[in-house]
Amino acid sequence: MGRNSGDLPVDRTTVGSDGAGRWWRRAGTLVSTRGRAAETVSEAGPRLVGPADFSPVPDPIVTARGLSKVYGSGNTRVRALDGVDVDLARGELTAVMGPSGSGKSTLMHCLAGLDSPSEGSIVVDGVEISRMSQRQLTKLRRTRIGFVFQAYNLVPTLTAAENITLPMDIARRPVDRERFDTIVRTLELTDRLHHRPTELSGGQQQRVACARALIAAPSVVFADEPTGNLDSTAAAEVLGFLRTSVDELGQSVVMVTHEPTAAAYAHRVLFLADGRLEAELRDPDADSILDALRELGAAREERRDLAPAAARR
Ligand SMILES: Nc1ncnc2c1ncn2[C@@H]1O[C@H](COP(=O)(O)OP(=O)(O)OP(=O)(O)O)[C@@H](O)[C@H]1O
Repeated sequence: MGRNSGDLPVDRTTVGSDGAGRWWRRAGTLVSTRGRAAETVSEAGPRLVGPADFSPVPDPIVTARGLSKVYGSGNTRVRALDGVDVDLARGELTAVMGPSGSGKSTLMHCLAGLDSPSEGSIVVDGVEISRMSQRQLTKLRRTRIGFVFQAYNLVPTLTAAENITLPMDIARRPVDRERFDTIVRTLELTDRLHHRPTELSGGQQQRVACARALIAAPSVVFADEPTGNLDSTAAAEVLGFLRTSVDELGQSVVMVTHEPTAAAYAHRVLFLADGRLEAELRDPDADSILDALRELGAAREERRDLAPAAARR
């Protein structure tokens, strides 16, 4: 905290930088300082900060360093991730947001061992995974990682109970009955356990998928647009459960979402753009996330407008 000329407390919040100037949030409005002295006033509520000011994560469950992912070659070459450095906290719900094509799914797939990075390192719960063989990655995904996908991905011929215990059955591990009962009770699935997926609503199917992701007590659960197919009531139930799994079961969850109302369930929101981390927002609410999306979008527009001028110089 600094002081401005009016001696008000100053809360300077970096939201972006293009080398020509920095952007600051001022009473909810983004102000480009362009090398001028920053004019800032105090501000309450969640703070949007750039990567240089990310709050420290003392006990990360997932760490990525210098993470890049390039798809294709020649004319079809796409750099989906471009040098991402990030620590994701243990025992937190982290949301990842960003425009379409910004690299959210690629980041999640690399962190979850579903895809291999072109460069960089990834450590999940103390284990370096970026150079693992496919066989090792398969084992890692079975034992340490839970997944929730937008399309539920339940096995249609199995009952809800059988879908939930599937990861344990595949790994030939015994089901912890107490954990099973706790998860099923919390997700209000007790009277649906003998139904097949087609006999369940979308919300119930996604709650079964959440139970399946959590049954093996994985190090981390990755959820890719988990509420993308749900109405707002069913979405709130699933999101409430993901947050409860963190707060009450000590789970660590990483969720990609486009929805500010969904991201508001998170402890921390990370914003990606063009394969790079742009900013974070801690303890957000839906309004602060909407503000952040607007401000980051405006900053990107401004950067784009500046780019040709910079090239002419
Ligand atoms: N398998 C692939 N082959 C080639 N390019 C890919 C592949 N997967 C992703 N891409 C490209 O990488 C970039 C990032 O894609 P990604 O799916 O990670 O973005 P996203 O932020 O998840 O987008 P959305 O919100 O639309 O799902 C995009 O330009 C995309 O076209």
